[in-house]
Amino acid sequence: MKKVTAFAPATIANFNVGFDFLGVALQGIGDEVTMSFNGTDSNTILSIENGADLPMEAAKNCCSVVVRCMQEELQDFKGVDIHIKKGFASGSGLGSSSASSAAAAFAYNDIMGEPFTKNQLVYFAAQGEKAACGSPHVDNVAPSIIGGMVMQKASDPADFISLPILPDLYAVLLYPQIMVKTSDSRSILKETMAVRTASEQIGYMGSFVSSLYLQDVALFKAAMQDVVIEPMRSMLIPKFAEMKAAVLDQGALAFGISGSGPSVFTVVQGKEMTEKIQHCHETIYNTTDLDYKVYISPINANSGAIIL
Ligand SMILES: Nc1ncnc2c1ncn2[C@@H]1O[C@H](COP(=O)(O)OP(=O)(O)OP(=O)(O)O)[C@@H](O)[C@H]1O
Ligand SMILES: N[C@@H](CCO)C(=O)O
Repeated sequence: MKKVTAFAPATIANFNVGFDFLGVALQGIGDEVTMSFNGTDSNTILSIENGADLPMEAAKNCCSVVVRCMQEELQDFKGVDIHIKKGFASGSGLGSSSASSAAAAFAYNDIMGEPFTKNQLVYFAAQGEKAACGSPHVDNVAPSIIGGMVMQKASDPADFISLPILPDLYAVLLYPQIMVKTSDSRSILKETMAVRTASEQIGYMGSFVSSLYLQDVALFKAAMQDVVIEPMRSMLIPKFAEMKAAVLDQGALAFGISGSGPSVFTVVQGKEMTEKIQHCHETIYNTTDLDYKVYISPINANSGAIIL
């Protein structure tokens, strides 16, 4: 019986400048989804390793939701048994439901003989995101499937641009072990903003994209600002302002909220900087009674979903 396992990485969505349309894949952190045909026309979640609190019902788990959407599109309902191995916590801000959704889309596409393109897989994986938090945003699933730094160019039909990346970039992530559900973190966002603020943020986004094509590190650093979302969400994250000031003082290129939080990310150039930043985060969080985890990952193009 054919069995397929796919790995899809964790991601940093928004990346300060691109709320809901920009994201970056991480390396070595992610979910594995294994599936095999079960001879029926329904899909079953058989086990979830490291995710005891996640739904086993096919209608609620984002892996089976994604598979069902793909079956409907194909009008071919070959059911699968699904095993999920979670590599990091749900509600962390690192795209947990998205890594599962992306791995499920990748695995089902493989077991069915690759009927879909990567762009189509992003669309199906986004239906898993919709099941998880009510919104089919693609800024986690697109980089998780495609790899590297991915910007959404159009939504209907979905299309993406893989952006160039500056050399030798690393992300240092601090995950304070508090639960911030994406749906809650979205519900606090105001629906409207001042034209002046919109204009400022568009300027940062334009400068950011220019910095990548020009390979201009100073411009990248100046551009990595979030004047729209950070002011509304940063109060959900203990010690946010203190960490931001400390890592920028240490020479980091950028600091911000990973996706909907509570994880935060720092971008540095050069591996030697990562230890310094990790120490900086730990020094600040050791003054609290919160548990936390630190993840370090290169940011480069070779980081999308794969069949294991
Ligand atoms: N396979 C799955 N993996 C993770 N979460 C899942 C899965 N299937 C369903 N869910 C549900 O998705 C919701 C988690 O979504 P939420 O977007 O809040 O967190 P998240 O995906 O970890 O996002 P982020 O990491 O970006 O904060 C939970 O209600 C969880 O039960
Ligand atoms: N762009 C989404 C990502 C959620 O992981 C948000 O910020 O709500």
